[in-house]
Amino acid sequence: MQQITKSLVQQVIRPRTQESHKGNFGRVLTIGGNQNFGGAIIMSASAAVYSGAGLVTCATAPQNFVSLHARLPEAMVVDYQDEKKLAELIPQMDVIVIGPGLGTDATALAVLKFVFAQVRPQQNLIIDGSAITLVAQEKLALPQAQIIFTPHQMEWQRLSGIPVTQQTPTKNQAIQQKLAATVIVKSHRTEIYLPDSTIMWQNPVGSAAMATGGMGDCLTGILAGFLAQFSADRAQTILAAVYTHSAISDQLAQKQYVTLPTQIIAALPKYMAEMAS
Ligand SMILES: NC(=O)C1=CN([C@@H]2O[C@H](COP(=O)(O)OP(=O)(O)OC[C@H]3O[C@@H](n4cnc5c(N)ncnc54)[C@H](OP(=O)(O)O)[C@@H]3O)[C@@H](O)[C@H]2O)[C@@H](O)CC1
Ligand SMILES: Nc1ncnc2c1ncn2[C@@H]1O[C@H](COP(=O)(O)OP(=O)(O)O)[C@@H](O)[C@H]1O
Ligand SMILES: [Mg+2]
Repeated sequence: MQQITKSLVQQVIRPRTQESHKGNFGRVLTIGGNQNFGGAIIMSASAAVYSGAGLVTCATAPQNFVSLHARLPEAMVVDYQDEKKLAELIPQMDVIVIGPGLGTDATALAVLKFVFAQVRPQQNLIIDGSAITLVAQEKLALPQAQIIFTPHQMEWQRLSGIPVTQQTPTKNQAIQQKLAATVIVKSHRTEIYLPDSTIMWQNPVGSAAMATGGMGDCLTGILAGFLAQFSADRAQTILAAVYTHSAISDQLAQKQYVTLPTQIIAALPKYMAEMAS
């Protein structure tokens, strides 16, 4: 298993050309956040904005509109049940995140199925949280897209059928290859399985200071922001996002017992400037 390195991150996060504008840094759509889990999609959208995505739109339950606007005025917002608007928006996107706080009820399933029907083959589709659980439960066929699954170990058990205690790299990779997608199995030492590569990667950074609700939601936004804007090799960009999430926590954990997702989000611009210099 190969370890992700800081120098790989430094190759991905490059200084911006001075003539650039927001259109050069990609469009992201984050979809999720039911009436109980609004925080999850707010953190995902925030991480996309703070990691530098050019334009971020959040499709969520209307109950979250006010809090989302108050916390993150940079993001645009749309009702995730408004199929007409979603059908207009989806084709414009470079990266779509679906799942943080989506829930697993009938509304969630309808939103997920609609997005699967609309997504285009060249688009990045990050499938997280409840959306992974729904794909597994409902045995949904995957759409043609550049899919990245971000399961924690129990979500991976649901999707792969491999019990948490038996999730070895060899078994994980066999299922990942059947899925023909990127799979990021999150744990204390997160593992990344990439399509078109037999090399398995491990994230060497991060700690138990990250063991707090919303931490995976935050990762989805960093992945989206990185994929939206960086021109490095796609696999390297994904690995750099995973490393960055945990490396920021490690910096904060020098002085903090726990590192909150919102604190990692706030620290993204400074960490990225350090990497780009
Ligand atoms: N602020 C918000 O709005 C937040 C909203 N959120 C949203 O909630 C939705 C549900 O997501 P979820 O992860 O909370 O629940 P679920 O899928 O049932 O998994 C938990 C089960 O798995 C088990 N488990 C085993 N290994 C594990 C591991 N390595 N890491 C983690 N769990 C592990 C674990 O075991 P136990 O804790 O019992 O030991 C438990 O039995 C999802 O959409 C998410 O985005 C959250 O992000 C929180 C903040
Ligand atoms: N002990 C730990 N050491 C390192 N990283 C951790 C640890 N606990 C959690 N994490 C990281 O925090 C994130 C948790 O993701 P997830 O369980 O999906 O959270 P949530 O759904 O609450 O947002 C993952 O990126 C995981 O690697
Ligand atoms: Mg999660």
